[in-house]
Amino acid sequence: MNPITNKPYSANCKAVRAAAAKLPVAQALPKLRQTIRDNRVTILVGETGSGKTTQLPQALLEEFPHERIVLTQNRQLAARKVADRLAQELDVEVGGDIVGLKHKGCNLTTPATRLTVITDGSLLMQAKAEQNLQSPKVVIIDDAHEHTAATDLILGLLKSLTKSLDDLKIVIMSATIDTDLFRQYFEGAVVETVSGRSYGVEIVYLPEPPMSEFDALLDVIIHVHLYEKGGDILVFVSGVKEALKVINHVQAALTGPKACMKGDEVGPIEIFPLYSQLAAEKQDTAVNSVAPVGRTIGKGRKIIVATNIAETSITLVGVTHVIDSGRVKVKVWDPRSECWTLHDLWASKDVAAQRAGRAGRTAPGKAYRMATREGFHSQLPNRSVAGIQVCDMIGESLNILTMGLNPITFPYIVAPATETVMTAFGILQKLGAINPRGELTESGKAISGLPCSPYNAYTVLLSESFGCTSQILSIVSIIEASEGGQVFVQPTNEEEKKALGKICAFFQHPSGDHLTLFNIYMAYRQASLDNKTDEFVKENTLRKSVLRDADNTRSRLVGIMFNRARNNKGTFRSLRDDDPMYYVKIISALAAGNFTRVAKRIPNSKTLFETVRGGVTVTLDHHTKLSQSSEWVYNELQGTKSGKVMRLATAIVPEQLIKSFPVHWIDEQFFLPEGHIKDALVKTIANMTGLPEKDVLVALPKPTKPRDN
Ligand SMILES: Nc1ncnc2c1ncn2[C@@H]1O[C@H](COP(=O)(O)OP(=O)(O)OP(=O)(O)O)[C@@H](O)[C@H]1O
Repeated sequence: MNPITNKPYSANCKAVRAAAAKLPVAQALPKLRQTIRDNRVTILVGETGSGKTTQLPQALLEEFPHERIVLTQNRQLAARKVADRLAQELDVEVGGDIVGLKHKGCNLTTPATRLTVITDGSLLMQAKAEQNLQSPKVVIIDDAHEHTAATDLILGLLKSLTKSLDDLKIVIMSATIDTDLFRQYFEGAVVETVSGRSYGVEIVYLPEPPMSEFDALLDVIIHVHLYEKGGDILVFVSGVKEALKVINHVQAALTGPKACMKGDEVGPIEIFPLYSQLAAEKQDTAVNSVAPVGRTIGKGRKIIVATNIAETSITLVGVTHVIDSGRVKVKVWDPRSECWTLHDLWASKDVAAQRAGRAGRTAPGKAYRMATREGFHSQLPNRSVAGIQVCDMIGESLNILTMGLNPITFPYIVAPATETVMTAFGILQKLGAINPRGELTESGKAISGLPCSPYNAYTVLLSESFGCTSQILSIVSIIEASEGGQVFVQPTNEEEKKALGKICAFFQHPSGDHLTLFNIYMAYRQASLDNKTDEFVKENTLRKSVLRDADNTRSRLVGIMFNRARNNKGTFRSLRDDDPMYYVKIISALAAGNFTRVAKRIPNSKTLFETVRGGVTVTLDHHTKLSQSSEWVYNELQGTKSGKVMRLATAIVPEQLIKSFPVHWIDEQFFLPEGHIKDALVKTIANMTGLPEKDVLVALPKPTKPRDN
């Protein structure tokens, strides 16, 4: 009898449960239940595949029969798969009163759901909304070793709650956790260890350092497919581009005209990419599809080429071989230039252990590392850098403040750099989100309540006074969903590149990237009204999942902004199509929202601009097409190998820039150092006011104090 549902188990469920009962963690469950009941914080360390994620939450459902439990996951795919597996083992459906699932854009819970699998980001949003985490009684943080910024903020919140919420139970789980760090952090925490895993994993290193890491990776994939017995192959690479490149080369080597051995000689292959920007259905296809069957020699092989999306928590049934490139992409914020840079780095040993742990889950496995044994131990850092140490702390500080805590005194498990927090405070103050005392303002609360970045949220709020909220919501939504404008499917050859060039030119708006994205999104919405989204997306090689995400984000934003208007805190207005100032108003609203991210062309330069804040030299992205006469732009910066690039840039004439936020720009020219930016601002203000240039500084009102909303 199922004690959770009070019904007999189905036959399928019985088989799954019988297998689960043999997992290493099963023996330890009675003791774990007792430890968790008797202590506030329990740290559970057990090898990958030992059964922590799938077994412990079920045991706690029995141990705390009337309480709510949440289980965090760091990625949506893992959350979906873990919820599916838990529901399967409990013989229920996801979305009922027993097992729920929550992540951005998905809420499959009922008011009575007992166990919710939730992404760390969504749990943080919930904590913000509730001001704390009072509703669940047991919070299980899975894969805490990853130190995502969201997980670390939840840990800080939990640490501060342990003092006031007596009956809150916290469980921290991982295979590769730094137990000392966590034990010191949660005073009195009890550490429980479970040894053993489902099946063994043999680790294989390269015999000598490779001449080319990419060629070595291809060689190993092909070698494993041709000569190794066993099941499917899971390859880890650092990013989407790398995954597509590997897929192209493996396909050419095994199935192309120059393939050494083909099809039935070696067993057919089916090869799938797996990364977070891929639509959920495509991710599920990669995970669930079964290896193809060859005509003469039976089973072929499935190869999944994944980013770190498949690194933790999930079980990919059939995978016996992991091939790990040893690389990761890490987005690092530089508070001085206020710029993100994507670095391709060696992964940590932690990451390598997690990746290897994806083999040996449903059968014995092998994990190949693209380094020699010595290289692996000497080159790879032991642990990954915590997310909080490489993020910009702008949204994070706002989240902490919204939870009623202080970003300076917050009990971080790993502290961010002071300079980063100070820069974030400066930016939040400029956006009017905090006052000079560092306290959250009314407008800060509104910014924090919108499901987008603080800059975009600020722009949305400002759009009310430009009468273009509806249009700005569309632009912000597509920017958020596309992580800064990645709307097209990556071309894989010259022909596709050319075709994409033509498509881009078709949607191009002369003002720049924001309105180009707006054109694309509006055309998609029209296609959606005509029931032609599939054709539209295919013809224009657009990423459908991004456009659907944009719809999702927009609906949520529309709901919030309508409520705001109804409560008389704002106005929801849409520009009429025949408004003669249609684009001027949109561009002005965007310029007002991005006033801290403006750059001016360096005199006589074709490609170089200088940022107003910080005086950083930057170039236009090669996608951005602006006329040579565009002097001023607002943008988002990204560091690349060849320097700092403006990822999304839109041109604005200086008069419009000043009109969009006069208080700021009139203040700004007092403080700017001598140079072309100050000269141009003074000249424009003189033209606009009729004052002689020499009088602009003295005749205009003295700078206003920073706003204290
Ligand atoms: N969807 C699934 N299909 C088949 N077997 C599964 C599935 N999910 C889990 N299992 C089995 O249960 C075992 C334990 O999985 P579980 O995720 O609970 O381990 P874990 O200790 O949390 O691992 P990790 O530290 O890697 O997250 C797996 O090794 C596998 O044998």
